[in-house]
Amino acid sequence: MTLRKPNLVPTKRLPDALIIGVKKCGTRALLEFLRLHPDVRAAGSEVHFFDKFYHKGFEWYRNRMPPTLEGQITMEKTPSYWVTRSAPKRVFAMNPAVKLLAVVRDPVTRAISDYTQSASKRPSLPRFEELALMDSPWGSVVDTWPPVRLGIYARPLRRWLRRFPRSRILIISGERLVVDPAAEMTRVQEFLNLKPVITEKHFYFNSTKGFPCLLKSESRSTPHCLGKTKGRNHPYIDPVALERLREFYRPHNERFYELSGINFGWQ
Ligand SMILES: Nc1ncnc2c1ncn2[C@@H]1O[C@H](COP(=O)(O)OS(=O)(=O)O)[C@@H](OP(=O)(O)O)[C@H]1O
Repeated sequence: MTLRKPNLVPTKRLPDALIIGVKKCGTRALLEFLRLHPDVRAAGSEVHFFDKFYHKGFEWYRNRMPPTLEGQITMEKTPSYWVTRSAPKRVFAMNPAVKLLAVVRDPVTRAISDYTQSASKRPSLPRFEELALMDSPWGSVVDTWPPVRLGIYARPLRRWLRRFPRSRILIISGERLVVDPAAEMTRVQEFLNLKPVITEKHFYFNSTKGFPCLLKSESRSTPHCLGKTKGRNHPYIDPVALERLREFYRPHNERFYELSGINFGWQ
């Protein structure tokens, strides 16, 4: 009888789990939190394989991954996979048993976050209200404007559910990831069949940043917050415009709650 030796040489492997979206909902925070786990190894930057670089092939993709030991999970996050029409089919072709994680957030706040990011690169950008709504006094919502369109979560979820069972997709609340990161990470670790290593001991609320930050080292004495591009100050938005957007999203949110089986309670 020959005993199979455990593989002790770190090897690059295709991902076992993917954070597929949604842009500006907390995907970086989720990945950084997961990286605290000794059994998780993740590509540092977004790989964009299933949207931009699919033609390069799976070997190229595998080479972008960090080396792992047997038993460790390989991951990456690219939020644009969520809305890439061909991504579900391509991800399924890589591994039909892959686990998928999606972070969602109130689509109104998400749209403002998306806009704030663009405005930080282009200070001459018109006001949010002018881009999100038809002529004043704030008429109908411009649902073709990407920051608005991306908040219609039901459509992409339906596409992913055509390829993957609901049980293979974990939908995480971006709001809860801020308010109670440890509780949300318990769900994530369960979903990934990981030992519950990440706990409330790893987090502290940094009141200057206004977000939870990490205590990383063994002694947990080294605090670490996400960079300046995460947790930007949002501009003031006219309350009438906000209400228009809320009305617009209401039926879309209802469809998303039905499809996901979770009521996120966005107003
Ligand atoms: N712990 C912690 N620290 C900082 N920021 C946090 C955290 N948890 C969630 N968030 C929220 O993450 C938002 C950015 O989302 P993403 O990382 O998905 O953005 S991106 O799509 O990768 O650009 C970012 O959006 P903005 O607040 O608009 O900057 C944050 O609200």
